Amino acid sequence: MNFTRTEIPEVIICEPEIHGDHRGYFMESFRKDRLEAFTGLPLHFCQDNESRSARGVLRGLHYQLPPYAQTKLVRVVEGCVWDVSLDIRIGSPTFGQWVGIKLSAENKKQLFIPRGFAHGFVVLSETAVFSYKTDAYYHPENERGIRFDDPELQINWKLPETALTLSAKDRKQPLFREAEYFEPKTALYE
Ligand SMILES: Cc1cn([C@H]2C[C@H](O)[C@@H](COP(=O)(O)OP(=O)(O)O[C@H]3O[C@H](C)C(=O)[C@H](O)[C@H]3O)O2)c(=O)[nH]c1=O
Repeated sequence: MNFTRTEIPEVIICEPEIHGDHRGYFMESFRKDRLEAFTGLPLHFCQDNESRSARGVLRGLHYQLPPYAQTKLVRVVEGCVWDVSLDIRIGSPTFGQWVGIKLSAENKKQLFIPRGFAHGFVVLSETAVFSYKTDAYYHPENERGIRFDDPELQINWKLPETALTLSAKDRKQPLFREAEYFEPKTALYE
């Protein structure tokens, strides 16, 4: 597994080693020990999620507030998405900054997104199956969101607005300035 820090250093690209042969390929898609060694964080993923979406579907930006803040390890097992993480940790040198990356079944790249980030993706292929781990269970009462098209954030979603499909909930998320952020230390790992 190869790890590469993005422009927001706590958001990390994870690239598994692919073992190809005449039958196809094998890869270790997750290794707790190696991810903990690289991040220096104790990881306790407890929930796996999967969603399937058509081209233009945009899910996000979402996060859960402490004590149910979620670390996410995300990947695409079918198709291709543009994945965006937004830093909402008060005091972070990259507070309010976002990082985007193309994740696909072809490039097999995964993204490690720690607590303190809002997350979303848009589907670029005909369909995409998005699969990810979280280290806190779903608590809808602690779920929050930020508007995908907040002009202050200038997030590039790669597709024209007219091509996007969102849930009613995501169409009316609060603007970045109205959102609830992560206080220092609340995104820490015990
Ligand atoms: C997140 C979640 C949802 N649900 C139920 C609630 C709804 O009945 C249905 C769809 O939920 P939602 O519209 O919130 O799903 P997404 O828009 O894909 O939400 C995800 O979108 C972005 C990409 C994220 O990073 C989050 O993990 C997550 O918020 O699944 C559950 O039962 N468990 C869950 O953990």
